[in-house]
Amino acid sequence: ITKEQQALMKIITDAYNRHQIPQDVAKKLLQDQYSAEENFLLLTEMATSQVQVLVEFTKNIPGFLSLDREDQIALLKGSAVEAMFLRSAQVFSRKMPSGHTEVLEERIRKSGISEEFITPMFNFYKSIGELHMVQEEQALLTTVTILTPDRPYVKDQQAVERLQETMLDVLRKLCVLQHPQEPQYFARLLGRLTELRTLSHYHTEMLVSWRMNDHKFTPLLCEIWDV
Ligand SMILES: Nc1ccc(C(=O)O[C@H]2C[C@H]3CC[C@@H]2C3)cc1
Repeated sequence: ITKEQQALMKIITDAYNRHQIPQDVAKKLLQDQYSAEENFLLLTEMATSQVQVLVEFTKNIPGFLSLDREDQIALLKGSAVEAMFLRSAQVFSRKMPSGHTEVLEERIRKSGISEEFITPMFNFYKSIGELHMVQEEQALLTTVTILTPDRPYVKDQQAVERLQETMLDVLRKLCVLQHPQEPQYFARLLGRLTELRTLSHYHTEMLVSWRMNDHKFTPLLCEIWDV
């Protein structure tokens, strides 16, 4: 890993750690009661704050703000679900004080999300947890997801591809350093991104079914997911 790659990794990891979910949202998970409506409202608040955190984090990705403005929006809208699931998987599998995880799992299960979506979601959380990613890998994997060139409406895909390749190069080297006994670790990480794309299809159905039952979203969620 070169000096500039180390600098790049530090910027991204610091930004990733700086923009965390506000503690008050995490605290509420334990307090409020357990009705399906209450759980849904909590998830709405959680998803909204995760999108806010995503936007702030993305602005700190070196080179992102020099992309075409409309492409920046297209990348954010195109990656929001995947970035959110990556972050909630990481929060879920590690950051949560013990006991919180069970409460959060219970609330998610009792919030009007259909069972067919719950299973793949928790399988994904488990598969991320099993990777035992270090925080630099988490931050870089999220960055690679955001910088996916073939999102809808991206005009200058080359520019995004160049940025993504830079990040992939750092991530690949980091994986070799962090997991010397597992040469295929980098490939496993990228395999998770494929699993993420499947989840985001389920997520769209989840949003539609919530909307059909007249559940309220926040303006930010409506805007980022065109609902
Ligand atoms: N009004 C909404 C409430 C929650 C979501 C959402 O994506 O929730 C995410 C947070 C975690 C639980 C379900 C997913 C992962 C979207 C719209």
